[in-house]
Amino acid sequence: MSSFVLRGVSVLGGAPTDLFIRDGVISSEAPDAEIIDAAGLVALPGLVDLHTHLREPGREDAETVETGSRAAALGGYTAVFAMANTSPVADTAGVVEQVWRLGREAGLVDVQPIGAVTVGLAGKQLAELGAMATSAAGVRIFSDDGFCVADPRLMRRALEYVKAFDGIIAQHAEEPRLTEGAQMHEGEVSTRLGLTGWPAVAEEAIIARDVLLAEHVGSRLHVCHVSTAGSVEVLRQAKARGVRVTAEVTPHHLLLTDELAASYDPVFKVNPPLRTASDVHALREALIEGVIDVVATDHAPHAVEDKECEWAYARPGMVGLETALPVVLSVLGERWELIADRMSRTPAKIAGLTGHGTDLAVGSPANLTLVDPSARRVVDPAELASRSRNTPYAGTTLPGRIVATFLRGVPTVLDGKAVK
Ligand SMILES: NC(=O)N[C@@H](CC(=O)O)C(=O)O
Repeated sequence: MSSFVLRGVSVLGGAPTDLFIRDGVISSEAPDAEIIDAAGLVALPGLVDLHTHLREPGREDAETVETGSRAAALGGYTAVFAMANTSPVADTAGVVEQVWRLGREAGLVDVQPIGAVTVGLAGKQLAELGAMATSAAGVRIFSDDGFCVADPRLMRRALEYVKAFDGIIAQHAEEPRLTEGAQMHEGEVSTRLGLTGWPAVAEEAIIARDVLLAEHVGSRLHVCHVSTAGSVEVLRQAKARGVRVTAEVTPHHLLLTDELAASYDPVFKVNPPLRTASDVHALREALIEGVIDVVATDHAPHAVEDKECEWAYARPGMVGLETALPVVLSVLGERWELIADRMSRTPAKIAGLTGHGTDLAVGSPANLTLVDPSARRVVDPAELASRSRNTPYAGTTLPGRIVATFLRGVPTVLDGKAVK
């Protein structure tokens, strides 16, 4: 196995130093190491994404475990959690093991499958949570993402069930009766455009219900893609009471607003929808404060025919793995400790994922990424490694370039290019 020395690197924004990688771990020395000139580059623990759609099995035309893993590595990630809304749905030990094995074969990031909460994401009957937990994939997080577990009794049962193995239910918070026919955020812009609205309260009502359920049964709830200022307030109160709840926000909800829907370009159609500038402001503050624990991409690749059509017929979702860190840098600035915490340390901790999100001390597994904060990049969809092109940032200049990524000491990205 090769050794590397990252010469003159700044670890988490600290003074320039040499970082040695040997036998897959951070080391105090590495004789005969390959030298990487890392002057001006910042080393972060490899990013960990709690919310990625890899589309395999079923929609390999939009993404595969391998292409999504490559996009992740290029974005600075060393671990991603793959959502269960595949076809077939990841609701059995067989499917989660398949995804897990495909991830190992690709060998670019650690792919951790998320299991479905209900059979077929249909919201009627609990899936085989225990069998997925004890499978080779060792599933800890369960989600019907794309759909809300709307039935409160089923949600309660799921929360109770996963307590046995310290599992987590990750909820897509959307009261379905309040979002029937919804096309975008319900507000001034939807009224102007004449599009059916997705009201903020549809998210907030489910989060409020679920924090009470989680508190009642003493279990762990994680809230996917929080998008409104009101949700932040519900979470703030729940956390103050000691409820075991964590939450994520996507890069796009930290940057973009519902005004973009006025273009009628379906690239801006996403679930939950882009909200108002005051929601964006509240989400940023909540992330800095820690009321929202982590940034998760909700990388949602879609084939051309599902996106390049009329707004009403387009699928919701945006690709995000390759632009997440640049977007977060543009929002937070070079607050490296905060970025490492919200994009690596805390997601790894929530998921109980060892070896990721470390402080890069001697002896830690060498899961890390090198960023050039001075570089600027104009996003070109044609250059994305993802099999899909539905980025909302085409033509936008974003700060920061991911120069290299290492997975257990093996480079997956060098000179900004995927190694394999
Ligand atoms: N986030 C999205 O807009 N889309 C997700 C599922 C979903 O949450 O609707 C997808 O799988 O495409």
